[in-house]
Amino acid sequence: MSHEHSDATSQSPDRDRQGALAHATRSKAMHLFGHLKAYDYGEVHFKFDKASGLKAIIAIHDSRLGPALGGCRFIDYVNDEAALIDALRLARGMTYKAALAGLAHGGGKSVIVRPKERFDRVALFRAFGKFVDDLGGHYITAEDSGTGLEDMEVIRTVTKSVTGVDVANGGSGDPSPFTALGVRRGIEACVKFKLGRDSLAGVHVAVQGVGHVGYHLCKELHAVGATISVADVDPLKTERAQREFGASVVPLDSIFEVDCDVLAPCALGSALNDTTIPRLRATIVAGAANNQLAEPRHGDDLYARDILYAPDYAINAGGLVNVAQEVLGYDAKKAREKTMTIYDTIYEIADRSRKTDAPTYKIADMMVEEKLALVAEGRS
Ligand SMILES: NC(=O)c1ccc[n+]([C@@H]2O[C@H](COP(=O)([O-])OP(=O)(O)OC[C@H]3O[C@@H](n4cnc5c(N)ncnc54)[C@H](O)[C@@H]3O)[C@@H](O)[C@H]2O)c1
Repeated sequence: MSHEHSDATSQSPDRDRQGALAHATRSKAMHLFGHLKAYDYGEVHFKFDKASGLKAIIAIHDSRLGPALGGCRFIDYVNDEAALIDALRLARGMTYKAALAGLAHGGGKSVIVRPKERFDRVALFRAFGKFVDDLGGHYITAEDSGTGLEDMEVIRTVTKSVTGVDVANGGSGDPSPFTALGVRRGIEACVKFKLGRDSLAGVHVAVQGVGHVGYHLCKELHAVGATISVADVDPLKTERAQREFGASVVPLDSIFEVDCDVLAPCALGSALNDTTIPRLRATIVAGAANNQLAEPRHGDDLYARDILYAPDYAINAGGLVNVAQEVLGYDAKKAREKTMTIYDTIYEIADRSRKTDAPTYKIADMMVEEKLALVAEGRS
């Protein structure tokens, strides 16, 4: 009896511990799959490599159109959950961007949690490359925040499933000129649709942010005779745009109030929000920045004000088109031709928006969902 009792008492706390652990594990698992459900997944792969300290996540949102393509982020995350959510969110965006650009790719994204302790960058990226390779071509990686050409070159030593490698090794180089070309084509489509004009000559475009893409966009616009205003936190960049393209420089916050035809946000996300939208004088918003709408409802606000908004992931896909060409065997001419078709995509979005009386950001999503549904039915 005493033995039974002792058994019972020794088991009881153990059972409690296991129960608590099971509960915690269960609730974690619920949480994990809750995130996957919220983002419509898909599959997620995790890797911990003890030797290099690699902690990486590869999120594959959708691969119905082809292997998932998307960059690898290498940044600090407050915790693992934040890293997972970032990967899920970004990979989902890649599905939409690739599908709308007509690419035979699904959406993927990877994140490497930046180690807190000292680490060997080459060993870390080699381990990551092996992780990518283990997926057998199901996911193709590329540069993103915190990663660069050298990292892609390391990854290339262990897998073929990588893009953004050195031009000397068949890489596609800087994506920014292609992104800018696509934005220029998108602006042309908007100007044709909204203003009935076939050319950008004399059309006034206010460019917020003249970094990599903004600079090349100004170059494109200048070449076709547009009038340009620019704002950037870096005066050297605005001075360069002024010098090379005759751009007028305006104070940072005034860019939203420029009396122009087109506002082209090419800086950070959330440029279109409750504060900026009421101040807009442009009738078109078409730029390169990702996540331009602070919230989806801001797309409704623009629509209600009769401002034609070119959905960000539709107009800024030129860089992705260029990288996707690298997967096939890099050919700049083909990448350029494909990027030029962004005109048709943006025009179709504007047209359907008018015909169905729905904001453009919803039309773009709808067009992607239609494409994916066709593949699901085996009709594409
Ligand atoms: N590089 C690409 O090919 C590519 C592709 C798709 C989307 N995008 C998106 O386009 C945007 C620009 O990309 P990038 O590669 O040119 O980045 P970048 O960092 O080279 O340029 C951004 C520029 O914006 C400026 N800036 C920052 N805050 C500003 C503010 N408040 N007002 C005015 N200017 C400000 C910066 O000084 C910088 O010059 C980003 O949102 C990026 O995610 C880029």
